[in-house]
Amino acid sequence: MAEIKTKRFSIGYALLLKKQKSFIQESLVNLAKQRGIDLIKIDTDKPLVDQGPFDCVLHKLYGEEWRKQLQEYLVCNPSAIVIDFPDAIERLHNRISMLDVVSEIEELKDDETASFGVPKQVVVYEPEKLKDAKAWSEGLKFPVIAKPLVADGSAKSHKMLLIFSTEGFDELKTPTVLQEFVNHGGVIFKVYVVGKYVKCVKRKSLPDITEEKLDRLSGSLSFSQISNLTSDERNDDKYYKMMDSEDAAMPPMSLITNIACGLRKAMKLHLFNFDVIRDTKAGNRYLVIDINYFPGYAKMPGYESVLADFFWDVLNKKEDQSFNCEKELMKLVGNNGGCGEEDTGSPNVSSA
Ligand SMILES: Nc1ncnc2c1ncn2[C@@H]1O[C@H](COP(=O)(O)OP(=O)(O)OP(=O)(O)O)[C@@H](O)[C@H]1O
Ligand SMILES: O=P(O)(O)O[C@H]1[C@H](OP(=O)(O)O)[C@@H](OP(=O)(O)O)[C@@H](O)[C@@H](O)[C@@H]1OP(=O)(O)O
Ligand SMILES: [Mg+2]
Ligand SMILES: [Mg+2]
Repeated sequence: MAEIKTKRFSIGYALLLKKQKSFIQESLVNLAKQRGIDLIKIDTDKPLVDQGPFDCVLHKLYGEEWRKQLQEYLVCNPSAIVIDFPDAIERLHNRISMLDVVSEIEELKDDETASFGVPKQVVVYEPEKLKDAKAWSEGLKFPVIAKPLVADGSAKSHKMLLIFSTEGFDELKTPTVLQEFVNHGGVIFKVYVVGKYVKCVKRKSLPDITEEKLDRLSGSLSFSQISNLTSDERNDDKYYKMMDSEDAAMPPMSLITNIACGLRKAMKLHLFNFDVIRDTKAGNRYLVIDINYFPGYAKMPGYESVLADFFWDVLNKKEDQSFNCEKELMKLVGNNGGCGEEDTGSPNVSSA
């Protein structure tokens, strides 16, 4: 009997060691393999064009050098797919452009049961401006959270200051984003997006700060990656009190799916998560406070099958085709990239 050969696909991944450890688990590798997909580590010490060929490149690396390597790779491998395009990821490296995209999907706001937006925020570039409260404080009330403008994945970019009074600005470094702290019942919702798949989970967050508490507080308090800490670590924190968040109601799934879908299309990204809080004062108002590229999916229940399904859809062209538009762009930009061969003109390259 003739053997039926099914096509195998390969995905090259370029991830920092920390990400490789959390994401590339044996369970994911095996499940992908069963679906005919081999996950292969890219050696970042060697040129990307000399490796593969891969049907798809999955990555969370930044910088001009890496962008060039991806461009060159696409020039040499026109049918390859890159998840995701560096220019699209780039807007998430700045906490202003990151949240600007939420206003770009405003037309989705008309959910009858709930509304969404972002907290009030300003960006301050000059340290002198911090002394002059008027220069930035328009419309902002204490407490505020100071977040580094740059969100590039470095430990520094996760260092936040909760500021209760003007003295709190003394230790602050610019450029910084000052964002109004919104009481939200100590619960944050993390929404993981993998292509068209959306999963919302609950995490513990900073506790509410009542007016009375604020009267007794001054200066600032620093913290980092609160929603990523283990409960033991949180118990040790002198500020953080354990609260029972088990009972907190989930946001309406229709709203969450709407935002996720809107963001995915507006940002042209397929792998990201966003943090949402529910404004305690408004009840049915939800605020997006953070968007992260290629987050910690391994923390998502059943992440292996979600990711394996996504890879299969991408490789079998079942996912939306915006990758391809981006590829056209990259090819046009990178046409002079050169891969040691004469460009014979791929049928996929747009002549426009
Ligand atoms: N405007 C806000 N009001 C109330 N709490 C907030 C606000 N912004 C941030 N927080 C709290 O601070 C935490 C860290 O903020 P944010 O998510 O912006 O930082 P991050 O370092 O980018 O986080 P991540 O680890 O998810 O990338 C949030 O998880 C939430 O608990
Ligand atoms: O550390 P984890 O794998 O859990 O993932 C975290 C991820 O770290 P990594 O990409 O360096 O691994 C962070 O990315 P950078 O901003 O630092 O680039 C950010 O996306 C967090 O939000 C993720 O946690 P989650 O939001 O999913 O809880
Ligand atoms: Mg966050
Ligand atoms: Mg973040």
